[in-house]
Amino acid sequence: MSAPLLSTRDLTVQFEGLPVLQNVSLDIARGEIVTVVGPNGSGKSTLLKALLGTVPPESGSVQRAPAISIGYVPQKLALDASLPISVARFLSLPKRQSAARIAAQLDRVGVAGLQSHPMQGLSGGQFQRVLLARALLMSPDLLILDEATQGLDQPGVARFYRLIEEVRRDMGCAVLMVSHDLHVVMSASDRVICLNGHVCCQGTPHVVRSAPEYRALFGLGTEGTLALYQHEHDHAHDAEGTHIHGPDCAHAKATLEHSHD
Ligand SMILES: Nc1ncnc2c1ncn2[C@@H]1O[C@H](COP(=O)(O)OP(=O)(O)OP(=O)(O)O)[C@@H](O)[C@H]1O
Repeated sequence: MSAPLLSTRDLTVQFEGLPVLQNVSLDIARGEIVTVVGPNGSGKSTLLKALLGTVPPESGSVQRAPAISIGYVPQKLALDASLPISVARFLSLPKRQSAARIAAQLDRVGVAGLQSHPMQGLSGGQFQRVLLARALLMSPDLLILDEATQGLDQPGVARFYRLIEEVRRDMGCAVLMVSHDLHVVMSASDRVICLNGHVCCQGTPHVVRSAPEYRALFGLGTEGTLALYQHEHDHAHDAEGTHIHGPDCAHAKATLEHSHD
């Protein structure tokens, strides 16, 4: 097997003396799609920042493949409303890009022809696709997406997931995406990692094909892009969310599982 693109070993990150990530070990292989799920405040964005090298670990390590190119789509990006900037200019920062490359990536992400549009005038969905185009201009080995489907309705999520699948197929990049939706994930995920300060559990998503109750839950038109992730914890958490090893996993499962009725 080839060396992973990116790995962490016993990664621990603290803010003001409080641990946010504890002993997180994971590997991302070339071409793999990994979804990290976790409740709000569970350390998902912090994990991504540690992987990108913008947050230093307290202990443990992050290893990146030599010369790895990472494309990052942030959760939020605040642009100064008083300084209008066109889509083409935005995509040429910080590195100048040719008009042909910009046109090709805008076309790929489904917003062809927006070059001269002001960034401040884009809809939420268009803005997010332009952020994706910017990440793809890096020709990434690894595409990192932080809550990229936030604010989209379910058909919008399904369309976005289909786009990510196409990007992976065409560019061959690995994809790491984080989501605070604990249960509904991209069905093309090779692996789902559940994070709550530490790695709670990991596994493959359960692709739901025919059960009518799941179809009702996912709605029509998602074309199999969404799947459920079944949590299989081997430990519980106390009221503060602290990790307790032991046989009593029922509580953790109960708090993480939805009922589908
Ligand atoms: N720069 C910082 N300084 C101090 N505390 C921070 C900092 N960044 C994050 N935290 C804290 O670390 C914890 C984890 O935050 P993080 O943003 O990584 O969680 P998350 O899982 O991405 O949450 P969400 O789903 O709400 O985006 C939170 O309690 C947050 O307040």
